[in-house]
Amino acid sequence: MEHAFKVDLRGMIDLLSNHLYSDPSVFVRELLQNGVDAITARRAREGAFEPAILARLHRREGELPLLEFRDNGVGLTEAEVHEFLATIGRSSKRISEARDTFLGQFGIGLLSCFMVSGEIELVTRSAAGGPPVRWRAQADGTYTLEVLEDDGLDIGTTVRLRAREDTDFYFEYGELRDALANYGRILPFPIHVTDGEQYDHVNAVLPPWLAFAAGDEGRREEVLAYARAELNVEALDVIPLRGEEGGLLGVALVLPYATQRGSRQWHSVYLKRMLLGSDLSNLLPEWAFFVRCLLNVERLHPTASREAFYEDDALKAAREALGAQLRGYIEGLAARDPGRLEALIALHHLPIKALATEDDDFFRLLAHEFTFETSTGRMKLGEYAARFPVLRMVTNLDQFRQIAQVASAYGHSVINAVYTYDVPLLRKYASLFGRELEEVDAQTYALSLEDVAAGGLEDFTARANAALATLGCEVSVKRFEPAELPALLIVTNEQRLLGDIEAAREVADELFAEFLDDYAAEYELVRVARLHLNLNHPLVQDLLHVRDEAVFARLVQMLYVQAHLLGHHPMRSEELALLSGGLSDMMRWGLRAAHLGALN
Ligand SMILES: Nc1ncnc2c1ncn2[C@@H]1O[C@H](COP(=O)(O)OP(=O)(O)OP(=O)(O)O)[C@@H](O)[C@H]1O
Repeated sequence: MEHAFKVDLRGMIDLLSNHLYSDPSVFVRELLQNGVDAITARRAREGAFEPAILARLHRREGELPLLEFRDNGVGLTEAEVHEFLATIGRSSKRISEARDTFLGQFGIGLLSCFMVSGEIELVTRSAAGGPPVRWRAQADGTYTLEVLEDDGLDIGTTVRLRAREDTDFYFEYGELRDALANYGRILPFPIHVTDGEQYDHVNAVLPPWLAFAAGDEGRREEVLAYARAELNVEALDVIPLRGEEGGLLGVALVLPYATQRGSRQWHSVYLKRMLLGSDLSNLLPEWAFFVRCLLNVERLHPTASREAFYEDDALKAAREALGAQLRGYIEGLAARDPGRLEALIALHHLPIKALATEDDDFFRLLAHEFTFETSTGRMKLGEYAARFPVLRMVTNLDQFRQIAQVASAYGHSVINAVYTYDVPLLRKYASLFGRELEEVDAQTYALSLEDVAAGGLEDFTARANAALATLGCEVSVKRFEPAELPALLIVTNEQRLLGDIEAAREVADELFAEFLDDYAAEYELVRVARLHLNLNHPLVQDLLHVRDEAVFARLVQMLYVQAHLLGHHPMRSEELALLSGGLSDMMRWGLRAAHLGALN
């Protein structure tokens, strides 16, 4: 046996009116939408006429406020009231041939009025003829319908809502005016509001971005001024957005501050010129977080709450079209205004890089533009790749500093890849553009320096090692470029850590010092740092001939300290003591030499 569903009307109305929409103020939107649709329907039927929408507030002492919302649209006959108004889920618009021209389609919007009022009263007169009727609906799902005297009432519909104690707020003049302006700012029919004393035509002036988007590019400054005054956005630029897909028309304002990826962006999205909402992030590609959009769409499908779009093919196509235009803007910048593009990337670099690591197309677009610090200066990746066949990266800042000193002398340039996303970006670059990527570290890099044949230098090396014995540093003699660099100190990560621990130990209290000692013990085995003396340097060549052991030791120690400083290694107390002792000796020797010179 077949049974029909039963519907608990009270529950249904409660569900639709109180739980579908996120905010009671949407009743203004639903009223406005019905008024606009009714005018559209009357136009289709009669041709041109003077459309009008008026919201009139009555606020009297001792009474709850009353709103009368009037449109001079197509109206409803008695039969249509039963069929469309009083049948939940039935909409005249969905069954109309011109359904695409209407804003509504679900047949539930009017129920949102129950969020702010216990009763909906609607007086209407149809353009199709017949007497006017009054429909009064209660939130418990009952209604009455009364046929009125034909006393010359104009064609159109008036909805009357009386506020409840708790919804008074939505019936304040300023509140109502702002809500109407918010939803109806770009609607093509005049919308008026009054409370008897105050009066506003809320959409008297069209915002300039519409005309700009439609091709009037001369209004760019006006759009920027509008963004500043109305949206509080000091936009860096404005990008027109147009597209057949969905019938898109609007602008993207380039934000002047860095945004977090994934952070919700506020956009104003209008559907058939009526504001749909501001949290419509699914209309834009995920990476479009650096813009704020003002956008009208004609042919996308809203959800029943009208607070989002359906995720369908039309939305996908529109999103792609918008993405293509934002990409186009970035490409255009790269070609005609690289300075601006650089500033854009610098401002939004973290989210842009984050996205580039995941999205190959976006990466391709910007790959050559990413700027890195290299041992040959700050450089765009594209420029680096054009100059150096192998991408050499260092992932540790200390190592970068050590290698940077010698790399360029060998015609190399190393990329400082120590910041977030650097390594994945370089990997992607290498794989997408077929380049060799090599991770270098200071130790292996030092191995490539040319070893000097040990013959005859063992004694020299042993004496130099003795001079640095207390410092945990071994000496080797090599030849390398640049010849102006007398010595290169290479310290591995563990050794650096040990250095840091020792530096901390010197200022630590007893308990903490003990802890640091234990910690340091684990690294005892790798204590040796390496000082590479450069035999290409005249000073090192002269050093081979110094016989005075005290002078020899001092000179080696000073080379060590100098290499320490050049490599940006932290100075421990040992190095500081060497520096000060060494300087005193140098001064003493200098003075003595000067003195001897004077005597001669
Ligand atoms: N101001 C009006 N003038 C003429 N007809 C109206 C008016 N308001 C409502 N109606 C009729 O009542 C029906 C139901 O309206 P309701 O607002 O509940 O839903 P809808 O506008 O059809 O769809 P949606 O739920 O998407 O808003 C409409 O389809 C229309 O036929």
